[in-house]
Order: sequence, then C-alpha cells, then structure tokens
Amino acid sequence: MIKIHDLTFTPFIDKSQIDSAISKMAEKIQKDYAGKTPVFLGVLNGAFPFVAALTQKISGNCEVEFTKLRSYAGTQTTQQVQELIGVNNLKGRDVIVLEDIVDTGHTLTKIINILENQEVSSYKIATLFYKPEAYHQNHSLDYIGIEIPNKFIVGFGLDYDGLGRNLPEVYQLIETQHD
Ligand SMILES: O=P(O)(O)OC[C@H]1O[C@H](OP(=O)(O)OP(=O)(O)O)[C@H](O)[C@@H]1O
Ligand code: HPA
Repeated sequence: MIKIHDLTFTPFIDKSQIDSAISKMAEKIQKDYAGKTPVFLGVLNGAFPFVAALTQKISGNCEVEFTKLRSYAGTQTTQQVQELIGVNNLKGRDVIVLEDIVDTGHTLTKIINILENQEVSSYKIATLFYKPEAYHQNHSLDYIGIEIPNKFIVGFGLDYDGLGRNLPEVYQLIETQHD
C-alpha cells in the first residue's frame, strides 16, 4: 500500500503486465503502418512514459509530437478540457494519438476535434488504460492496452494532484477511506 496526499492506494498492475500490453500494441501498430511514417501524438502530462516505452518498440520511421491537455482536478474530471500546449503541423499526416488513459472520453473528444480541424490524412487512437464503464463517447478506440474497472489509478504517468507519475507500476485507489 502507498499513501499519496490524503489517499491510500493498493498495487494493481505490475511492470511486466504494462510492458507486455505495450509490446502487443506496438506490434499491431507496426503492422498497420508498415511503409508509412506516422506521427505519434502524445498527450501530456500523463502519456510521457507510455510514449517513450511504445515508440522504442517501433522500428522504422516515425515522428513524435506532444500536446498538453488537462481535464482532471484531484480524482474527478472537470468535464472542461483545456488545451495548454497545442500542436499545429499535422496537416496531411497519419496520426496515432497516444493516451495514458481513456476514462470519460472528454479529453479524447477534444483531441479528435483538434485533429479534424487540422485536416490530418488519418488518425487512430491508442490508449494504454481504458475504463469501459466510464466511457460515454461514440468514437471507437483503435488500440487498447489494458481494460480496467471504473476506479481511480496512479502510476506510470498517471497522477493524483501532481504526485505518483514517477511510479513504475500502477496503483488503485482504496475507496472505503472516505466513509
Ligand atoms: O477520458 P477523460 O475522463 O478525459 O480522462 C483522461 C485524461 O485525464 C488525464 O489527464 P489530466 O487531465 O489529468 O491531465 P494530466 O495528463 O496532465 O494529468 C489523462 O492523462 C487523460 O488525458
Ligand atoms: O484513474 C485516473 N487516474 C489518474 N488520472 C486520470 N485521468 C483520468 N482517469 C484517471
């Protein structure tokens, strides 16, 4: 168990499970984009370890860009997605969005809106973690690493109020502590 700020978390997904999920995603992406030079678009801050781990498993040409969006405050979505760092050189490119997690899907909806405005040639969505019970949008996800229940997690890029991103494994919130 670990404590971050006022909350306690329990070990949930270990390093080897994360690594094997990323390897499978990279293998599929590599096949789908054979002979192309896709642009991986990482969504900061949370996606930084995922972007590093996945792109290192891709052989062949690719580019890496980042955008910075924010929707979460504490353990709750604000439903307002702010674009803190934009990206504007994607016209005509094959873009693969790299998200650490798709939860409610608000952030994803914003990204898709940005990509459609930029007239990209194609886009696909890759997310390391996915909460199907929380997701209420229509866009389909193209590459999913690990499906998880609708509980707050930290680690491997994901934070609780700024802390926990550096943890190499993923921890799940123990929910009985606020009774
Ligand atoms: O599907 P949603 O409910 O929109 O949640 C997913 C988004 O929330 C988190 O980002 P956050 O806004 O916390 O910013 P961060 O990556 O800087 O922590 C996460 O990194 C995703 O981008
Ligand atoms: O479960 C989560 N943990 C951390 N950040 C998040 N952003 C969306 N869902 C989560």
